[in-house]
Amino acid sequence: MRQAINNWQLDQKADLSKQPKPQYRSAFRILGSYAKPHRRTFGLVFICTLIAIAAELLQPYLVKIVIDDNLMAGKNDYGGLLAVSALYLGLSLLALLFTYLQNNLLQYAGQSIVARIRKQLFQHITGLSMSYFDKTPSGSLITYVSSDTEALNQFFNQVLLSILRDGMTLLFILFMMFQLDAELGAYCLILLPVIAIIAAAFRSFMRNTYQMARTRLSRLVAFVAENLSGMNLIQIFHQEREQGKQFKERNQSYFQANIREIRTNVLFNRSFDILSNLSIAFVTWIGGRAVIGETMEFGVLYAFITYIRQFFQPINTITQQWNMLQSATVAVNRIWGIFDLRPEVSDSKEAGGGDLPLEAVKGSIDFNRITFAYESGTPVIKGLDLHIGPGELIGVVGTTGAGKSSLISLLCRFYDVQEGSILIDGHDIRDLQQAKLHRIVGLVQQEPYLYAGSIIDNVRMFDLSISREKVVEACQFVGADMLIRQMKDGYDTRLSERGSGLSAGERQLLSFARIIVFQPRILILDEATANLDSHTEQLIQQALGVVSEGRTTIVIAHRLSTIMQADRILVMRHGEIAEEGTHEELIALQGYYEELFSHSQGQLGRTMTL
Ligand SMILES: Nc1ncnc2c1ncn2[C@@H]1O[C@H](COP(=O)(O)OP(=O)(O)OP(=O)(O)O)[C@@H](O)[C@H]1O
Repeated sequence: MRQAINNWQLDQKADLSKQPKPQYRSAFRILGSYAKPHRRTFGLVFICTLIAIAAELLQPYLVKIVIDDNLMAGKNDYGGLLAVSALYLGLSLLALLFTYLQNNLLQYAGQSIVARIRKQLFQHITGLSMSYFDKTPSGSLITYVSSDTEALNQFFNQVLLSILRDGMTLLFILFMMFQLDAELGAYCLILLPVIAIIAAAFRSFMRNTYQMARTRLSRLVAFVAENLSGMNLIQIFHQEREQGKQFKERNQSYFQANIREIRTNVLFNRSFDILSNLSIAFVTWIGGRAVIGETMEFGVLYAFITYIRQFFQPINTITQQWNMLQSATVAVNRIWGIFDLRPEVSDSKEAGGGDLPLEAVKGSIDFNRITFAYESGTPVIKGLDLHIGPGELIGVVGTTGAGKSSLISLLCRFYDVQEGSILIDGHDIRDLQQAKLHRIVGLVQQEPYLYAGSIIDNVRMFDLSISREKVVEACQFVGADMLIRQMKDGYDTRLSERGSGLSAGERQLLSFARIIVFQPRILILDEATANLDSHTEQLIQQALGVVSEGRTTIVIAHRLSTIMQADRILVMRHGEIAEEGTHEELIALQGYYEELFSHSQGQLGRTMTL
């Protein structure tokens, strides 16, 4: 929950309106390297486009031949007419076939590239250190993985297609115009600077409206994502109305940006239509006079007018793609900004731990005068010195914010210490491969995370090398077997995301079974029994008694009853160990622990009286 609120606050602070400047060269170089393996496909796409465009643009020329060489020449050749009509139809079918092929090939290559980038991005993000997730709003991460890769998708779907197809169409039309009548073609060339001026004038306006719409959409998505993850908080604090109001504001501002974008587009399209009609009128006037003066054939004028009609469409489409090209470039730059991030915690080159085979781990832990701060200057753990023997059961208690969970995060190497070192069996954990470390140290947290999938897969964490029998055994061990068997599909019952169909206690039982399956040498329970009812807690306590046998176990608990049997209890305060000893020793000490204990006894008494 704290993470959700943290993310929500970060999202609020994040200035989404600040769009990075697109860097076209690097973006194209990157996309080029991804496109390289598909160069044969792109070659085929080029050939298909060429054939499709040629087939399409030869059609007006065929009509010109019929008009000038048959009808106007007074031949009235029915056979010739039929042959040209058949050829016209044939060209249409050819254009259709090759457009289809071109589209499919380009989509296939484009989609493969985007799917590859999306997969690599997700893998890269999951490999980043916890400190990155502390600082990055989850809304931004969703944007990277969904919207930015979607922008790349559109690049291949629309931008590249348009540049290829419309660019080639434009060149082909110009060629045909000059073939038909060089003088009239030259007149039409005068139009190009006018078109360029209009397009340039609209470009920055369209870019602004487009970016505004995108920014507002990102805000809306981030807002919805955070609201969904913190829904229970919203309902508990009856914030539905307030959140609804905020949503309405964001929704309205996105609506307005969309309307503005649509208006700009309509204005741009209509300007082009006017320019197109003006050109047709101009060509009709000049060409018509030439036809009357018999310096031009009628068919040439017909073909010319048809080409000039088709001339504006590709220019319009290419200009429209500008925004998409820009946002794809920004997306590529942003995605590669993430790829450039190196995890703060990473396996060192020498990391191997080959000399620490899993089976030989005894489980001693040494925290050697460690200091750690999430934000430099404000250490949450200060010069802590703690040595835990193999197989010891350690209980950790302390005030809220004392640094208990941080200590565990350091042992799991979610973060690295700034001073001192942490050793397992004498090996600095920074010299161990993280994968190995996480097989040695097993962590059960207060909020167990379950994935969308079957119960069996959740317990064995999708590791198919772990047999069904082993999973069932682990579930029997923690007392979850009965419960699972009562479910509709037993062990194959599918859980929804985060296991939301189960109670907190049931989710916790499954996460206990998960830990048992993986048999870590060091077991950590961070407030793991806080959500359980007393019956389930008893089940877990019994299981824990057996699991912790011969295994180093650290139990963080607010409820003292959970850790009273520990070999040693640590009392933490302000990032330091304030008291240390067995339950009896600490009671005799008459310190903070004794105070906590008397308090809990008092509460127990009161509960019993009630
Ligand atoms: N990701 C984080 N980024 C910045 N500060 C953090 C982060 N996590 C914890 N802290 C801060 O570090 C300090 C120690 O937190 P920690 O969670 O270790 O305490 P704790 O003893 O486990 O508390 P609790 O019993 O409430 O779980 C607190 O002041 C907390 O606000």
